[in-house]
Amino acid sequence: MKSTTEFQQFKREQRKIVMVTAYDYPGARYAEAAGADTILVGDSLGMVVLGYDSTVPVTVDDMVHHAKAARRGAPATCIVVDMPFGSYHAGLESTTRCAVDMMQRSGADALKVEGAGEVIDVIRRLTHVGIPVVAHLGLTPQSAAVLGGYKVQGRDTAAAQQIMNDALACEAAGACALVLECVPQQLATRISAQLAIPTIGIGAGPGTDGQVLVFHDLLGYGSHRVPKFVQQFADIGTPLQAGLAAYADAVRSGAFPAEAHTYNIDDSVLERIYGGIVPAAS
Ligand SMILES: Nc1nc(=O)c2c([nH]1)NC[C@@H]1CN(c3ccc(C(=O)N[C@@H](CCC(=O)O)C(=O)O)cc3)CN21
Ligand SMILES: CC(C)C(=O)C(=O)O
Ligand SMILES: [Mg+2]
Repeated sequence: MKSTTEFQQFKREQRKIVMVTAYDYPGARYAEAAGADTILVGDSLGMVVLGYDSTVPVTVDDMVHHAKAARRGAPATCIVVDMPFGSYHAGLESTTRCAVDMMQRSGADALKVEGAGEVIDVIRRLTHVGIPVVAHLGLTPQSAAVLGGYKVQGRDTAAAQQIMNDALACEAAGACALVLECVPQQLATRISAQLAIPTIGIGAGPGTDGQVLVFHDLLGYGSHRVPKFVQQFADIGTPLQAGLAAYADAVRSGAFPAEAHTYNIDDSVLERIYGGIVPAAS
């Protein structure tokens, strides 16, 4: 899909929304060619691409840098970009400026923000400005230090009720879709039934209106620990490692480069320069 207005269309037609993260030109090209409905340039790039152990160090410039590359790779796909840690909490003025800057520089179709509470005002304001906003509830990784780690959310009555109320508030504030991360499937299914906007689950079971997974997790790319909710649909890490090892072997043995990878000069030219003999290094 090209625009976030199609999110609702998909839900009405009960077509599952396929979202996948991508962080660069080739990744986004593969995602678009595979027919993903939408691409998320997630701040998870801090972990799977940049090697940090959380999403906290990721900056607005990091997000814009990767989103621009993803946009070039997927010109015809709706791209959602995460607003990174701290970039939407310093007041509505500063948040608006930051979001406008991200939209103008990155080529994003929508921005995603985590949480409810004061973030409800952010969703309302940005939507009013003309920026489609995807909400994100349940496990909100930018708050992992407050939540006590990457843990399933909404397991007890009060927490489940809170997430349901927050979801309704996100919709009322104008969110165009809602990511539900690491919540019990029964809660995710119930929220999906209550909302008119589509839900996109990650670790939220089969009852959401769509699914999202991290590119590197589903392809076995990288050596990071993978959460329980991930299915690995391919293992690109093994052939990738083997390819690099084969290259190293070939260089060391002299098997690479072969004649086919090599440029030659005409014999007559060689004759004129060197008298036909390449001089030994002095
Ligand atoms: N590679 C990667 N994949 C992701 O899905 C992802 C990121 N990074 N970084 C940002 C957030 C963090 N995420 C995570 C990371 C770990 C767990 C995890 O290990 N969860 C436990 C659940 C523990 C419990 O039962 O409460 C698990 O065993 O899956 C969950 C979500 C999801 N996002
Ligand atoms: C896990 C998804 C929903 C995300 O926010 C990310 O990739 O950053
Ligand atoms: Mg994220």
